[in-house]
Amino acid sequence: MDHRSTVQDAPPTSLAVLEERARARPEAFGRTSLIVCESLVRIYQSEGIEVQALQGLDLLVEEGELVAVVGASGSGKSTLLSVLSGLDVPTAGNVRVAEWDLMTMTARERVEYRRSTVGFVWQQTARNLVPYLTAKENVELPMSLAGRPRQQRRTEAAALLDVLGVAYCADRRPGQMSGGEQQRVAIAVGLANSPRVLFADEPTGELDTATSNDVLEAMRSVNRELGTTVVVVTHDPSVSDHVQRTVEIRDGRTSSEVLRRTATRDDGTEHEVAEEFAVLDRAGRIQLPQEYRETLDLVGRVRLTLEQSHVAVRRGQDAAETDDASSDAHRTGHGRRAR
Ligand SMILES: Nc1ncnc2c1ncn2[C@@H]1O[C@H](COP(=O)(O)OP(=O)(O)OP(=O)(O)O)[C@@H](O)[C@H]1O
Repeated sequence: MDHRSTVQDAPPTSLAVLEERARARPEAFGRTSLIVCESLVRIYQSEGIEVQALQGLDLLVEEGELVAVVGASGSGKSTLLSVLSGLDVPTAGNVRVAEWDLMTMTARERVEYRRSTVGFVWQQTARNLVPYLTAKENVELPMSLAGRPRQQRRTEAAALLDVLGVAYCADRRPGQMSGGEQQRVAIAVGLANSPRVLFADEPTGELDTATSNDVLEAMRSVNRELGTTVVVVTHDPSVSDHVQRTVEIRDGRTSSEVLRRTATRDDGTEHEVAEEFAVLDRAGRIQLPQEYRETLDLVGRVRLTLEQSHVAVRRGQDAAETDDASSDAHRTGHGRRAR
């Protein structure tokens, strides 16, 4: 279809044109997602110095997903989790969890959100469990705060401890349990009031590798058996072995994702495949991995060219490459310096 003639022929304000434009408008970002972070910015002021902990972060999580958020120390993981758990408000952007708009919530709504919609597991076991209560009393505590009847509390606390594989710890206090057992009981506490999302901040940070694996597998079974959406924040890259999707944050933005799926070989046997993707944000930006930049000495201005099936990024400085890039640009009709 000749686009120019359509535009010229149509009366600019006709109802038909407006209706067509409205139909063609893309759906709102993350309209059907359970968690939506759009261009999130969080700036801290510390002793007169500004720290940009989140720098325009975009993230969507669908209902029922099990997602790990990884990143180096200082990349902004804990800041993101503080925002999502309703403890902190971003400087700019949009953030929604289920029907809650976390930018505009009142203090009272914040309390209700934290009680009804989200559960937490923190790195420090002391923050998760009351030391003088048994495992089952710890799980029942948030249920009684929510005003649930005694018998129901008992039955559901026992069922949760069972799903987490720590039913045998029901009558033990935290001091009588191992670190891994305490974290699994902490997951049960986080799930006590059937939240839509369970957030875990470095839940395996104080555990050895074998125990960490048990705790991550416990999160996986919670996700599978109870259908709870789970977001685990960690600096441990091995977490991606346990989840379908790992999002990496770099410099306060989502930079790459690893997706795992089960593939079938020609002989019919199944195997796990992990694929890494760079994330293109809403403004069209991607982060080039540091090793790519270093290997090709990409600094400052670079050349972007649109090829038949991909976009190429080259050094902008060399005359030879400049010639190459211009001929590519002529071939495809595009070619520009990246800003
Ligand atoms: N309350 C605060 N005041 C000032 N700066 C802060 C504050 N909280 C975090 N920051 C800074 O924001 C940046 C991101 O911190 P954040 O704790 O979110 O990173 P992280 O990825 O969770 O790191 P870690 O893995 O070490 O916990 C860091 O530079 C940090 O120093």
